[in-house]
Amino acid sequence: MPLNVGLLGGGSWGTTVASLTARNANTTIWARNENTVNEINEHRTNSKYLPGALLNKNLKASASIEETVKNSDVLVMGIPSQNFRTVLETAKAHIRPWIPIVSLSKGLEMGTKKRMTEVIEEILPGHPTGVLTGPNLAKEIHNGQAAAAVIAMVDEVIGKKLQGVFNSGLFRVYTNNDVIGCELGGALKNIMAIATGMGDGANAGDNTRAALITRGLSELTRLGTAMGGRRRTFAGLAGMGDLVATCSSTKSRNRHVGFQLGKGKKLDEIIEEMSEVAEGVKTAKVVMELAQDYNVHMPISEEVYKVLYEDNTVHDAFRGLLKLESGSESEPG
Ligand SMILES: NC(=O)C1=CN([C@@H]2O[C@H](COP(=O)(O)OP(=O)(O)OC[C@H]3O[C@@H](n4cnc5c(N)ncnc54)[C@H](OP(=O)(O)O)[C@@H]3O)[C@@H](O)[C@H]2O)C=CC1
Ligand SMILES: O=C(CO)COP(=O)(O)O
Repeated sequence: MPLNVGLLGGGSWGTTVASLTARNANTTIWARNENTVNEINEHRTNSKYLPGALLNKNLKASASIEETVKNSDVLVMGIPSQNFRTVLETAKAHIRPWIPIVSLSKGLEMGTKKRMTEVIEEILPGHPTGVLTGPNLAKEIHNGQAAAAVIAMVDEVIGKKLQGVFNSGLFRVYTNNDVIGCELGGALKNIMAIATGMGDGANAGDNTRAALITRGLSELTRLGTAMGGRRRTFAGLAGMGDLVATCSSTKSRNRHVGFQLGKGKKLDEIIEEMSEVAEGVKTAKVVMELAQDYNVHMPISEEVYKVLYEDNTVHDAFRGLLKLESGSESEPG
């Protein structure tokens, strides 16, 4: 018997993942926008978020959270981090006991500083929680280009079962039991993508981008391991893999924010013109607090934060980084 998957969130990644799981499981996607629901059901498209993409014919959309969730054997959350809690609170009453809940989101909650699986555990204690993450730019997956991802669950038996739900043709899904590391890799790399975007926008060059990616990996590994993630995870798909994809792709929304900042645009203007989320903008605030809590040196994130929130220019940011003493690469982190 195929499983029933309920997916909340009709944006570019939620729709992409729903279209993938519809190959393996009965999948219903919920979107708050009725036009999106009707378009998916009637035309198999979601033109606002995935122009030109044709979705799997078995995918059903619903405008009712209750209908989407009440028979689900697996719940997948494709809602941006700052709205994740509200949507899950609304769904809570209809969720069956002990079903696994998987987050697709790559951000940290402002105010609580929590990862999304921590938010799930707070709202729905006792449910197995996990994350699907990795270098997965939605639009490439719709173009039929191969990609690899990670399903991270503490319970490896459930992780293996979910691997079969998400794994599909050119979308190759690996397992990992380091939920903390996988989740932090996805959230922290977005800030590095803003940094490389800033460099590219300001014509800093390929060497600069490579230096930012490499030192960025070191920086996010430092915080990630201090918070309980495993060092090895940050060298894998959820860490280095996603970092490289996001920092170098013109399809990344976070890199786009950085690129426009590098061109001299103001943050408000950039966000105003975007119709999709760039999680790194808000996660940068949370990361500054976490760096203090865990006493971890995060120079690239700090410079990005100052450009986003303290009126520093991109040139100030690069000057700030260049002023730092270059230490030894062989030191831990
Ligand atoms: N796009 C990608 O390539 C990837 C994205 N991710 C992560 O997935 C998560 C979701 O991103 P993505 O789908 O790309 O985001 P988008 O910006 O494309 O879409 C966001 C979706 O969330 C919905 N939404 C936002 N707030 C609410 C709310 N309060 N109630 C109900 N629905 C809400 C929006 O609805 P509406 O249209 O009505 O505003 C929209 O459907 C993010 O954390 C992102 O980092 C991870 C891997 C790849
Ligand atoms: O996480 C992503 C790719 O893995 C998507 O990155 P952006 O949110 O920057 O587009």
